[in-house]
Amino acid sequence: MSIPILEVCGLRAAYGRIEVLRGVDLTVPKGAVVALLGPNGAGKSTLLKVVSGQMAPTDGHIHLAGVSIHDPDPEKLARLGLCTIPEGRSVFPNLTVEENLTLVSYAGVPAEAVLETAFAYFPKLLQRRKQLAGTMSGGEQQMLALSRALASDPALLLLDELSMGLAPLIVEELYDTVAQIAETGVSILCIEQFARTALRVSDYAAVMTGGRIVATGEPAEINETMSEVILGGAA
Ligand SMILES: Nc1ncnc2c1ncn2[C@@H]1O[C@H](COP(=O)(O)OP(=O)(O)OP(=O)(O)O)[C@@H](O)[C@H]1O
Repeated sequence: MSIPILEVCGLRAAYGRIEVLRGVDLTVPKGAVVALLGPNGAGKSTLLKVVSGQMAPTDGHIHLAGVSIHDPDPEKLARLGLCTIPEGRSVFPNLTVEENLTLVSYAGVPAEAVLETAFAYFPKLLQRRKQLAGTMSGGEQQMLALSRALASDPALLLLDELSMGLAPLIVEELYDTVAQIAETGVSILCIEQFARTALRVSDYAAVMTGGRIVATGEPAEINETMSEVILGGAA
């Protein structure tokens, strides 16, 4: 079996005295899509913050691509192929689509190649090439955020609520693209309120409550056993 792209063991983290991650164990196999599900306040976003180096853990281990990460530092994590799309719109609103995509030079990838990939996944962005990102719809902004993430040629993408504030149909479209991205070999860990949509494109799911992973399995198993916890009101 190959080394998992991400392995988290006994991870703990706190906001002040309040412990929010209480011994998280989670594995993302290479090339897999893993949906991280669970009720509000379970600690899902906090887990992504710790794994992406935005928040320090108080205990536990993180291995990324087989490398032990003692002190998660965003730059080192990026060099190992980690890319995060945080909750909310992570584009530069006052720059055009093209500027958003070409502002940073990604590991020597020519700007034209970055644009070509983005427009191949999202032809709508080609039509909007010269438009200010902040004037586009929420769905188009998330397309741009995904395209910017792809420009860094990630090994592991962390997606926090891609669907935030979007209509169900747009969410379905975005996740169709997430599935296409995964087919190219990119591993993906996604938090999603639209649990059924996320499960549709996932290889595995993990359910988190109270700062711990309480179930993991293939989508069908999770669907059957954990439906009350995770599918409650969400589509
Ligand atoms: N910056 C913060 N300071 C203090 N407490 C926080 C902070 N961010 C989150 N929390 C608390 O930590 C707990 C876990 O929050 P987190 O956002 O990780 O959960 P979540 O599973 O992602 O839920 P949601 O879907 O509501 O974002 C919650 O009780 C939340 O109130």
